Amino acid sequence: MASVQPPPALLAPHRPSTAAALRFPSPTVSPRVSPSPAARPRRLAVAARAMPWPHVLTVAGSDSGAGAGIQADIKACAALGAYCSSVITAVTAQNTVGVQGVHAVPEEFVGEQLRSVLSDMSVDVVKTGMLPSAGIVKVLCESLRKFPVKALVVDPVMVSTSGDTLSGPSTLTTYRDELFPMADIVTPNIKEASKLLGDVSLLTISDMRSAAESIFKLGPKNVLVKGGDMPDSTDAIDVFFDGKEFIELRGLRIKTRNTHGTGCTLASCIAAELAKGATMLRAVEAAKKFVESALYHSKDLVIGNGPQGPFDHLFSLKSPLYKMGSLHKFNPDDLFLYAVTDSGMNKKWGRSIEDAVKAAIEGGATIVQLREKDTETREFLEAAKACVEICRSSGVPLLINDRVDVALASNADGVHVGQSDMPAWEVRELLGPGKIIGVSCKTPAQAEQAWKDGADYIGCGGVFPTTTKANNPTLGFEGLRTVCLASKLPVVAIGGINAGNAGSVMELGLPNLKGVAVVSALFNQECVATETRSLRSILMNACCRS
Ligand SMILES: Cc1ncc(COP(=O)(O)OP(=O)(O)O)c(N)n1
Ligand SMILES: Cc1ncsc1CCOP(=O)(O)O
Ligand SMILES: [Mg+2]
Repeated sequence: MASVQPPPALLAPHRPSTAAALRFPSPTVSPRVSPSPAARPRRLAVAARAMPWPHVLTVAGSDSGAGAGIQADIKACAALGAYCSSVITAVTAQNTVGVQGVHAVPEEFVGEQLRSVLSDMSVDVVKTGMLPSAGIVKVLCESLRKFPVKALVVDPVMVSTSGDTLSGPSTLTTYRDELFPMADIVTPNIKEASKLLGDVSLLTISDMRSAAESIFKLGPKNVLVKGGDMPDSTDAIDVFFDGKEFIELRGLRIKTRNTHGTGCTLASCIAAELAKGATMLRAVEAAKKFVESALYHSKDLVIGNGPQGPFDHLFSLKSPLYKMGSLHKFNPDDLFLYAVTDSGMNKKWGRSIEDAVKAAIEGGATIVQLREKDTETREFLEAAKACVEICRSSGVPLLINDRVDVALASNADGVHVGQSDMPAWEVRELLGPGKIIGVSCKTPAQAEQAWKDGADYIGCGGVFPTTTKANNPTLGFEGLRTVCLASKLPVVAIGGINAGNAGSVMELGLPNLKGVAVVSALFNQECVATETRSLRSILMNACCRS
């Protein structure tokens, strides 16, 4: 398979509905009543411009319960803005209790479906699920040799989550010998990885690494061993291996019975992201985040009476807590220059919150927090909504201080809370996994709790004395060092930091310390953009030195 290159046309924000409209314009709009000439329906003016639609072909089995298989694949691709065609390899009778029956589709007819789609429809990525016989695996390999695609994602479905066998030993050999060498990524769970390697036992992360390495030797370009079934683990940890580096991808373990179809969905999301132009690691990260969010938003849904229910792939259509536009993985490097607003200071200098935020971004702030202690709720919300627009158009995350309600209503990227605010785990419950949560911590115990509660970063201070926050003990460099050394989360230093001392903070070179958060050094000044720019260059110089 060729390596996946982002097609330039797809690097722009992808709007599937617009793409669909351009490819399949409706010729005329039929009026219900005879309109006046001015209102007469016009032929839609459609630019004669080919608009590619990222295309995934899933080659998998049908799940009558629609939680997994072809049905999950189509929903996952649709949710991520990719078109999904489907070649059905088997029809299963299945529900939330288990698999009651399997009918494999004859090999020749699988071949015919493959020919129909691949010869005509410009498929970008092929994703495989249940391949019930060695013959079907061979037919697929032949078709892929004849009609090459940009990437092949192989989810080696062998046993359903309910424990039912979905493909036999001869299929296993053909997988290993013929399909894996063609794959860009193979995504076994622990049971499948164990089966592929002759029933070895996989009990630890180190076992998962060894398994990833052994599967890599069978020929795929990348391997993802999924640890969702790993006993006694609080996180959902997957191991990614690209032949050079092992990367542990950690996610929240969502407590829910609705996990049927997570494997199919993850692989389909990887395929959709690759079809949209993502690199492999980025595709895997985005896919993992999507599954985590979907499980979170579906955790209380009830369909069926069995032990494993389906989840809602299209949760973003109905959840007010989650909008796809704000789904991004938190990048700890964003903490580099954290601008925290103060309504009193901005009023004093005669500027609005919006103008203050624009100026901080212009000067190079990498993340913004609205800390509006004296602003009325209505005014705060309006400002927050405007700042969300400003920040999103610049790719700078926007957090709200203390007010989870304002963050939800404005669809901000997250919330920062302190030790006397709402506990971080409650904030996580309300915001879901896609949002950023910061917690103020002065001790290692508080830092440990913030990590357990599902926070993304901690703010540690006051490092120096400050008049911006009353009754706030000063920790000094030693206090900051103690917290940074203990923290499992990235840290941003705060309190009395300005152009005169910011360099000395970064030059400490403390582990986990990612940047500084400042209020008065930016906002209690005449020109916010200038102050931000000069603080940024001081930080950059200090980082080069340390
Ligand atoms: C980045 C960052 N760190 C610490 C704080 C302080 O939060 P908190 O302790 O809740 O105090 P208030 O800001 O609410 O007065 C922060 N806001 N940001
Ligand atoms: C909010 C906060 N939390 C700890 S110190 C502080 C105030 C920081 O303000 P300044 O940057 O003006 O010292
Ligand atoms: Mg607070």
